[in-house]
Amino acid sequence: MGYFPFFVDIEGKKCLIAGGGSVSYRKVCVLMDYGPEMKVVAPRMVPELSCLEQELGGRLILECRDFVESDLDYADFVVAGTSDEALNRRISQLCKERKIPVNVVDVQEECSFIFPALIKEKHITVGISTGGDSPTIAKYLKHQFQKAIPSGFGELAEQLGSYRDMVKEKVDLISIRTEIFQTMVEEGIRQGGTYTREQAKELIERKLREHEGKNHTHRNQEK
Ligand SMILES: C[C@@]1(CC(=O)O)C2=NC(=C\c3[nH]c(c(CCC(=O)O)c3CC(=O)O)Cc3[nH]c(c(CC(=O)O)c3CCC(=O)O)/C=C3\N/C(=C\2)[C@@H](CCC(=O)O)[C@]3(C)CC(=O)O)/[C@H]1CCC(=O)O
Ligand SMILES: NC(=O)c1ccc[n+]([C@@H]2O[C@H](COP(=O)([O-])OP(=O)(O)OC[C@H]3O[C@@H](n4cnc5c(N)ncnc54)[C@H](O)[C@@H]3O)[C@@H](O)[C@H]2O)c1
Repeated sequence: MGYFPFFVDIEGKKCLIAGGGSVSYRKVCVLMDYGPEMKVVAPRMVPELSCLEQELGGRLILECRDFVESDLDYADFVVAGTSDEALNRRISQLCKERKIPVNVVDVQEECSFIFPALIKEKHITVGISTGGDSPTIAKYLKHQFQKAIPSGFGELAEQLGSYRDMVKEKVDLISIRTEIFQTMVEEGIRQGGTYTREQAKELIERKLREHEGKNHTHRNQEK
């Protein structure tokens, strides 16, 4: 049936990661760009995790010990990536009982959420899943789609995002707003991924004038 891609805000949410090997390190690397607080619990950690702990300050905590059930009290969501399969299964069961979202790395039937292959350009995120059929296809498609996203697109999206309130404030009609946003994107792409606030202001004025002009003609024709 496939998996539905809810896009979830995990900034400031608490992620517990059981296991501190290369697989857990990979998960920490993809998650860290989305701002959660992470705690890794494992008797042995790969050195890369210790480096990241320094880099991320309090956002990544490493605890060198075995997983204990009370670790789940901390967690908004969990990644189980230990080398102990039975433990991973138990963590999955405990999470499901407590309704905590859980990913058991590479064991689909024990996951309540799975990881997609990810493209991230600032706030633009593309997540690709094959519903578990072929992670290799997900990875392949990621490389294809990466080529299709013009560089600087994340920057352009961020700029346009910062004009949204201004457009909503000045323009009441949704149909004109849509036209404005559409034009901003087209011109932003033409200008190589940038659109200034000045240009946005001019565009708003122009579109409002055009609309006013149309209404005027329309009213005259009715007379
Ligand atoms: C996308 C990605 C994200 C990530 O891991 O962050 C991801 N797997 C990736 C790579 C990858 N994983 C595996 C291979 C070896 C080739 C192969 O087996 O096909 C490769 C390819 C490689 O490494 O080149 C092995 C594997 N994976 C799973 C199983 C279990 C099974 O098949 O039952 C087995 C067999 C284990 C065994 O043999 O026992 C299961 C899952 N892997 C998922 C995600 C979820 C489904 C995603 C989807 O819907 O497509 C799911 C269900 C659960 C989860 O882990 O979340 C990441 C690409 C990252 C990137 O490059 O962007
Ligand atoms: N590395 C891969 O590419 C890969 C591919 C497919 C599947 N896997 C599977 O994913 C899992 C993790 O892989 P890895 O390469 O990170 O393994 P790893 O052996 O490097 O790391 C395993 C981690 O689990 C921790 N651990 C063991 N018992 C624990 C416990 N009781 N509580 C907390 N932590 C505990 C270890 O201290 C270690 O940090 C393994 O089950 C592996 O078979 C790995």
